[in-house]
Amino acid sequence: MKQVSASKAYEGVQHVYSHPSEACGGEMTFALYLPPQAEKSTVPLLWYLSGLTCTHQNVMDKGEYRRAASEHGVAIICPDTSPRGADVPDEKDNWQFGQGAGFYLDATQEPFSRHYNMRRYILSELTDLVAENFPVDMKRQGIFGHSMGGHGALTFALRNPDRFRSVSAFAPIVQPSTADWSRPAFEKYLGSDPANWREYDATNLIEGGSRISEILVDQGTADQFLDNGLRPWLLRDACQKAGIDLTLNMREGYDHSYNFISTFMADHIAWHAARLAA
Ligand SMILES: N[C@@H](CCC(=O)N[C@@H](CSC=O)C(=O)NCC(=O)O)C(=O)O
Repeated sequence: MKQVSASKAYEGVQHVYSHPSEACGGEMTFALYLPPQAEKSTVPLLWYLSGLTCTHQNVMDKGEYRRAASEHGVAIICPDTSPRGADVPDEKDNWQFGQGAGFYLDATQEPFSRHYNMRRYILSELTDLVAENFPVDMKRQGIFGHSMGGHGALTFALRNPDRFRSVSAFAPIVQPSTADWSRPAFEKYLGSDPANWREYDATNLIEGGSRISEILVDQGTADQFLDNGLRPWLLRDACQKAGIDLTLNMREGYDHSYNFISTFMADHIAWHAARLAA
């Protein structure tokens, strides 16, 4: 593992590291903010999964998470959204597929399966690396994310309820198997049988019996992707039927951008921190 940068912020340190990844078949980069409390003891670990077109850097630059992370004593890790490199299959003119669009799944189809294994990368490889090298308490993990990253956070939490104590999302893709911008990617990564997509679809998982106790979602009403890509009402209906306590905040006039995310970032971190307290 190589340190790319380290910079003091709110008495903690914003780190960026890179490391070779077996799951992604190349070098990967992640950001990790350690709050000042991490100098004296282990701290809870909150995963932030970013959306389409992002690297680890977008939320670092625009998410405004460090003040709240420092106040609450929570470490925040921000992985990249896909494998990277010249040898990684890509569609350069398609922002909804390939590099920057890993959809937090393990691809089964050639030529993508060699590199596009973001689920295994995050849940196993990066998890082990972070647990071994940093003062984080792996018994106190939460997860959140935006859009494609909200999809990742919801599906990871639904499939691993013993691992993630808390889950929230900003404008998540709640049913990627039927949404305009994810269905074509699922077909390319996972093949044409929709039965193989269900484990990567939050509403399908809930309908299939996966359970977590509660979810927090914030969604802007002026989000340009609301009706075709996001459709939070599908998650609301699934949670109602399943008895999952969903708090869905429809935020008047907010769009899909980091201006929306940064506005509600501190609320989400406080929400997680309350659930990750010792
Ligand atoms: N390039 C696209 C817009 C892409 C976009 O809005 N990406 C979002 C995530 S969308 C769902 O996963 C994002 O987070 N972008 C990064 C940022 O820094 O804003 C277009 O041109 O429409």
